[in-house]
Amino acid sequence: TSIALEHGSHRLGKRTDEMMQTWRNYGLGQFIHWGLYAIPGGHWEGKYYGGAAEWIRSWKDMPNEAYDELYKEFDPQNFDPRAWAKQAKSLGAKYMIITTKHHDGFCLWPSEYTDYDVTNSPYGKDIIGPLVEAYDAEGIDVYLYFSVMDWNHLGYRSKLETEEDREAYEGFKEFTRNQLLELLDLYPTTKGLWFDGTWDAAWKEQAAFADKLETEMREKIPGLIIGSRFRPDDYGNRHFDSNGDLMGDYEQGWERKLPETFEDTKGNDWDCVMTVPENQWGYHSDWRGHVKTSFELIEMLVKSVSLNGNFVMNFGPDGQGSIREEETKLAAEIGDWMDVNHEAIYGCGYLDWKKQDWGYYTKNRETGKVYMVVFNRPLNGALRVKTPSKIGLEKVYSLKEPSVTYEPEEVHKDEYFIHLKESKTSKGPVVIVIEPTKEKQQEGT
Ligand SMILES: C[C@@H]1N[C@@H](c2cn(-c3ccccc3)nn2)[C@H](O)[C@@H]1O
Repeated sequence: TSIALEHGSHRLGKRTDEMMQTWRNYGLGQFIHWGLYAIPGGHWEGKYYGGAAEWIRSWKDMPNEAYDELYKEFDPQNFDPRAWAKQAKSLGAKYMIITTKHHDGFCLWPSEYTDYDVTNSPYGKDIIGPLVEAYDAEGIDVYLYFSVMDWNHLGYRSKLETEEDREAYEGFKEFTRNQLLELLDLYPTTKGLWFDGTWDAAWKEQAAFADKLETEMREKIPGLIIGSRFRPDDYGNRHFDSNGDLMGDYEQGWERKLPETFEDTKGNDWDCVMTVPENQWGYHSDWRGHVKTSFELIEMLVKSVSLNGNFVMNFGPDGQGSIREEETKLAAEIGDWMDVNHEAIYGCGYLDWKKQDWGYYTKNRETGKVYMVVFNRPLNGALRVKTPSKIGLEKVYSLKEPSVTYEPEEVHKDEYFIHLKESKTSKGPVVIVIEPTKEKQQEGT
């Protein structure tokens, strides 16, 4: 029996409209975390901050007042939105998510509702507008990241304990609604909102308010895409309501982690947002610990697509508005691989053939073509493929050299070996294409 909810999930199953289909077919996105935190870049008064750079305000060694003054230094003379968009194009990103306001409350757009925004910095101009324009011009859809949690706003509360808290929070809720409707008015080509900072107890009491606001936003831009991280249900549950049904249009639970199996995804749409270092979203000038290679990031991308998800790789531009060289190098390496193999990513998703050790299957939703993305080449080069019965492997070739065809060797019923011919030196994974044919149903079999 299900629990009666007024503000739970409002839709069972996936959205099937055009805008959601477009979202579902992106495969690869670019996250951009940019703001005042890029100025200190993980250091303060010569001390190294070991946390996430965009959280430096919460560091005991950095006084809040000192952080809150940083807007007086924001003057990114190297900011070149067209260069960022061009780089994203060569990376092969189909959408981009930009931080309009992170937890610190500093707004990268000229907001009517606060003075804590770019217009009051030395830079003095809108950042979001030129980015939207530049990315739209490259044919890359723009989504707006918005943190509900706002350390700068006097009405913000993480929990509501006193009558004063509740009064102050009402003002904060109105401010939040005003800013969101303002963003949709200023940037009407945005395709969706990526919410963050919604885990506070105070926010989890706002089921009715959030539900009404989400409806208002969807009315303002029909088809707007909003994930599971925005609103709480009647009992404060997020991502999945008290009946276990998905809130919003896709699951936003995969932050710096990936599902392992299709069951982990519960059959929903989802995205994975991923940092290049272990845990830095905003610019940190001294990356420590493991920094992912393009090979690892491509594997995460392919794994995401193979499980019906989108993979969103994070970039953290520095305080002057430059993309750092490590990210530029990764964008080029991943872009080179995507130039050859994007057919296995764009418009592709889960294929229910039995997962094998050599890598991942993706299937093109339109053509039905099957892609074997090979990360672990068997020492004997023999890739095992188990197909459902009655599927023939007539046409098999590699995306890198389509003219080189493969003759699958049937070793058991519906089980084949495909003997790799690819040179061992290929930098990224090899992609083998199977154009499966439905064998004629033999009578009586
Ligand atoms: C998308 C990412 N979400 C923000 C975040 C993550 N977290 C967090 C806080 C406690 C536990 C786990 C995650 N807090 N803020 C990061 O700052 C970045 O914006």
